[in-house]
Amino acid sequence: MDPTATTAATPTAATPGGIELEHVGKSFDGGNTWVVRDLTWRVEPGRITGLLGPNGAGKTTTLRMIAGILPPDRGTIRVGGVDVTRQPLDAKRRIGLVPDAPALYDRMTGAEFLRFLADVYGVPTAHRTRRMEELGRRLGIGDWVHSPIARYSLGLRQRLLLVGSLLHDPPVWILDEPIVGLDPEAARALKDLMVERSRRGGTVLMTTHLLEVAERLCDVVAIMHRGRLIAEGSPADLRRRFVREGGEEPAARPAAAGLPADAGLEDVFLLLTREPAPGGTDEPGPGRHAPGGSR
Ligand SMILES: Nc1ncnc2c1ncn2[C@@H]1O[C@H](COP(=O)(O)OP(=O)(O)OP(=O)(O)O)[C@@H](O)[C@H]1O
Repeated sequence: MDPTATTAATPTAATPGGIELEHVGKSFDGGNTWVVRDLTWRVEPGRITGLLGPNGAGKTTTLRMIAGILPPDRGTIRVGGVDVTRQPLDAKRRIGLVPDAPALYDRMTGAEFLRFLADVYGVPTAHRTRRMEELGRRLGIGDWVHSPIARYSLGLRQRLLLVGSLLHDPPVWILDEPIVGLDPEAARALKDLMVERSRRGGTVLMTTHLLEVAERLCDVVAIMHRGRLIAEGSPADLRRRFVREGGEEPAARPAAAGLPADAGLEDVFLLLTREPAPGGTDEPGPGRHAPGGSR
């Protein structure tokens, strides 16, 4: 069996809240190079999933396609069983998105921005006020909510986006580098929210370059390299596959030098992404791509 293959189930039945990608491909130059290549992947509800990868691996492109911001050139994406291309509004309602480079309306106050989002998502007035207060308190926005966004610091903008992304209580929460810019207290509040939502059965999908955070926080991590998923599993699983335990070669990679016993996710990540991505062609290959399947 392929050592880096995922144990994730073949995406078939629609999973409430889950995300399914089948043979998804994206090219920005008319098909000469593929930024995301034949990606078949299932993100399960009830877990925090971390999508990791070097700069330019295709993580943000993948999240944007899932969120319906960017159309895939190939393949299908379903969110909670709803096809993102065919039923874009239905799919978007299920998603709370925290983008990496957001455009905020600087002249609005935080409260105006949040009310605007609540309108877009059709959150009832009484409900929105309670959610704004509760989430604002947890993420420490305080009285800033009444100030124009132009005066916000980077971290405060990020807190506002986090609150806005959860106003409609979406089953799927997608976060692109959400911790960047947050101070330790806000970062902790964010992590607590992620854990709570996943324990309640929500789907939480985040990208991060903070591998120590991913190792502690994520139930599952998927490593993307040059548009493909090359490994997926719990951080402990990945360590077990690649770390030399008790003098044994790691079962997963007999040909590779086993990592030392104290190696962590960062070492596994660097080992895997140092090498060329499998199937180094610019054409997306036929058939289902199991992460790491062509290694
Ligand atoms: N709109 C676009 N037009 C052309 N190329 C793009 C566009 N968006 C992304 N790319 C290219 O696609 C590749 C993947 O980019 P993407 O932003 O998905 O990577 P990433 O894994 O999120 O990287 P990072 O960790 O740096 O954020 C990069 O080579 C990038 O330059």
